[in-house]
Amino acid sequence: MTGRVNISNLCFGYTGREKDLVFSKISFDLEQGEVFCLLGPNGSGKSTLLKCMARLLNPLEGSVCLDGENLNTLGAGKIARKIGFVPQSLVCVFPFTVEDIVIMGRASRIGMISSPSKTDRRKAFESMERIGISHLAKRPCNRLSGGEWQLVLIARALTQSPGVLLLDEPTSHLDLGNQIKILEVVDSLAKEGITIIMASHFPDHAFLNADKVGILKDRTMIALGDPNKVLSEDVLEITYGITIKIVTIDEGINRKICVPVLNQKKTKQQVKNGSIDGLV
Ligand SMILES: Nc1ncnc2c1ncn2[C@@H]1O[C@H](COP(=O)(O)OP(=O)(O)OP(=O)(O)O)[C@@H](O)[C@H]1O
Repeated sequence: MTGRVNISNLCFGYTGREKDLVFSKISFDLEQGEVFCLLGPNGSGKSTLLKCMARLLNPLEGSVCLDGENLNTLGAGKIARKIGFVPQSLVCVFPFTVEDIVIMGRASRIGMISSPSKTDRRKAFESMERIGISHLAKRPCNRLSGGEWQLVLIARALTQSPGVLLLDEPTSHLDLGNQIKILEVVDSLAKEGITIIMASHFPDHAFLNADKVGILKDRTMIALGDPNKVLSEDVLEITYGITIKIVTIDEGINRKICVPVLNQKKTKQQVKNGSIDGLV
């Protein structure tokens, strides 16, 4: 398994009607171990695109290929062994323990009538350690905070040992320390060769650790490529409809950060005037 991803002309709508398409003609390629940051305003289709990539939704057109294999040709078990998916939210009404939930990440590798093996339990324990939640192992999952639950879902996906990991806003419920911890885990997983696709509301995340960024808006990928080349102040303004300054922090950090500016909205005409670098 190499974790190579090829998305070609992907098109999806919940009703199947042309006028209701969430997106169409989405194409991009990722090499093994690349981190792709998916940005876009609320409702632009980021979660929907991730669900199409995980085959939880069937694209109307186009293909998702992993390591050259079209997901259409693979069964659910094989897809689950290749792709880990951490959804934005998931409700669990039954009080499984955290340990049980994390071991469920091994489901595609455990036989229908078998119990988890020593390896399955060790993998689950290692994931909990890595995410820093082993102290929650015996806690019922319906008695967790939103952030703790998010960490459990990430640990569950790691236990799967996937080649590709899809993360839908993985830091949305986390305190600053845990946000950075998860971004560091993303970084180290990518270095181990896992390909990561991460939806986010923070363009800073693209500067922090993404090899590629894509901006989904108006049913299409309006920008795609190296964050340092693609993410300009104009592109961010078109994306979010507000003024955002990009500032470079030196002092040993040497990284760009995004600073929203209050009450400085440009008119649409001002934005339209002149061509904008970075837009597809
Ligand atoms: N199950 C569904 N049935 C019908 N429409 C849906 C469904 N889920 C989402 N949508 C619609 O599809 C569009 C894209 O939603 P999606 O959740 O993918 O956006 P998003 O970019 O992830 O949004 P956010 O940033 O707010 O999480 C929205 O218009 C949404 O209302």
